Amino acid sequence: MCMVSKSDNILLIGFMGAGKTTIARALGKAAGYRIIDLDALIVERRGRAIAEIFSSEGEEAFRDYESEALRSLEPLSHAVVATGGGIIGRQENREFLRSLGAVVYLRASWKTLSARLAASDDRPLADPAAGLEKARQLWLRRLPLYEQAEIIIDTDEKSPAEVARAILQAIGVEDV
Ligand SMILES: Nc1ncnc2c1ncn2[C@@H]1O[C@H](COP(=O)(O)OP(=O)(O)O)[C@@H](O)[C@H]1O
Ligand SMILES: O=C(O)C1=C[C@@H](OP(=O)(O)O)[C@@H](O)[C@H](O)C1
Ligand SMILES: [Mg+2]
Repeated sequence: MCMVSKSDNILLIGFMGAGKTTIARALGKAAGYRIIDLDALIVERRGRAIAEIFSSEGEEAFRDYESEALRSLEPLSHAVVATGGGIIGRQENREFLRSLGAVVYLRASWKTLSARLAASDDRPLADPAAGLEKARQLWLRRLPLYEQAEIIIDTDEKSPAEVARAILQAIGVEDV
């Protein structure tokens, strides 16, 4: 088991719709961690929605903002961070995440992910109006990168509270 002290950080990774934003909130509240959502931080700092950044500046600009937002978190303590699904695309980000604390991959099946993505229209790389095949290909390409995480939690059959509990158990923090 990987033992992480309570003062360390938890970094949530996984594909769009896996529950990173939701679980960060549940975990933060349950365990008293500071809750940080990188997408929300980018939106706040840029003053525009993610979809607007993609459409007016392009994906590379968004990736630069994302890497910048990640780096700006340091020093960080006792926090749970919800990343965006594409953060693992850059090796520098993967290394930086590892340096911050326990990297936790929220794993979900394509069935679960696609049902969630079909019900939302605010993700430029998973637009249900255009069909989700491109998103499925992206998911397949990213899987090996997500699987580099030190902790993997299967989430399909779990409620957000159950996922939060499973994370605490996996990192060796007493349930609270
Ligand atoms: N464990 C879960 N069980 C049921 N629904 C979930 C679970 N985790 C997330 N959801 C739902 O799935 C959708 C996507 O979750 P979200 O937290 O935005 O994912 P992400 O940040 O990984 O893209 C939301 O509607 C959320 O309520
Ligand atoms: O996977 C991706 O490339 C993205 C995931 C999104 O975050 P969520 O994973 O929280 O949906 C957001 O960062 C942006 O739309 C790009
Ligand atoms: Mg999110």
